[in-house]
Amino acid sequence: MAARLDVQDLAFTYRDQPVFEHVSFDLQPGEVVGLVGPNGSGKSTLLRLLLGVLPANRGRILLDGAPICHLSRKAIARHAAFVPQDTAIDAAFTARDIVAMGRHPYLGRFQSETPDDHAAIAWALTATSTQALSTRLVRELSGGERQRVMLARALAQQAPLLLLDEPTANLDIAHQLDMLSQVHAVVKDDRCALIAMHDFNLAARFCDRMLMLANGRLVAQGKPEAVITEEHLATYFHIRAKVRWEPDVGGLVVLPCQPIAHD
Ligand SMILES: Nc1ncnc2c1ncn2[C@@H]1O[C@H](COP(=O)(O)OP(=O)(O)OP(=O)(O)O)[C@@H](O)[C@H]1O
Repeated sequence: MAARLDVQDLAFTYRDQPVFEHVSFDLQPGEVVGLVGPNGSGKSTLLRLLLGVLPANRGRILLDGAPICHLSRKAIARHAAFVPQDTAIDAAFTARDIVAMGRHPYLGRFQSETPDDHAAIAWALTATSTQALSTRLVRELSGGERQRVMLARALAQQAPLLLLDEPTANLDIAHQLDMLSQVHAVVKDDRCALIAMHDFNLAARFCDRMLMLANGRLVAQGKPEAVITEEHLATYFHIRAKVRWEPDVGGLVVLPCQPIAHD
């Protein structure tokens, strides 16, 4: 299974509220792609469409060449793993229980974990430095600890496509860098990741390409320096900002200056 995603002319409407239309892009093996856009522009909605949780009104989503609408939930889960924005869990699951859920797409209903499953879970706990949390109840973890456990669950799923919805939102700066470095490291040559995020500096530093959703359209896509521009930030985010290329830190530095008053 390769990490190929093709999105063609996608449109989605919640009841009578259009979210976006004419959204087309692809993801190739080895790519980390950032998805940015103002609040409510449809980033989470797009990720849910890519997971087959919501049905598109128009357009096609191809996972490794197969239309998503022809795939079962389990087949989609073997292609795509998700790290949600909201990680609150009420039930009495340990962190290891949650990570083990990443193996469900590979297990029959009453089948117990195989040595391969144990190995995948152990690897995911190590890759996310969450071994020390494994016996703790997830509902007693901090938001940032829970987010790392959710990344571990997604990694245990060993899907070629990783979809992450603001995975660094609850993390301190060291863990933000850590999480995005881990995503980069696991993507390597044979997987790809799409990450919805609000931090332009982090996005530009860790993403090979970026997509910008705004006003119901994909208004820009390409290298970070082509997407995160002063003009796009003014037009679509309504802020005046200074955007600088800083070779020393290997990325763009975005300094928001002031909001632009709405008419
Ligand atoms: N279940 C729902 N029913 C109706 N409308 C919804 C539903 N979920 C989201 N919306 C609306 O769809 C639009 C897109 O929401 P979405 O959560 O995808 O945006 P987002 O870009 O992820 O936002 P944020 O940056 O705030 O997380 C918003 O206007 C939102 O109010």
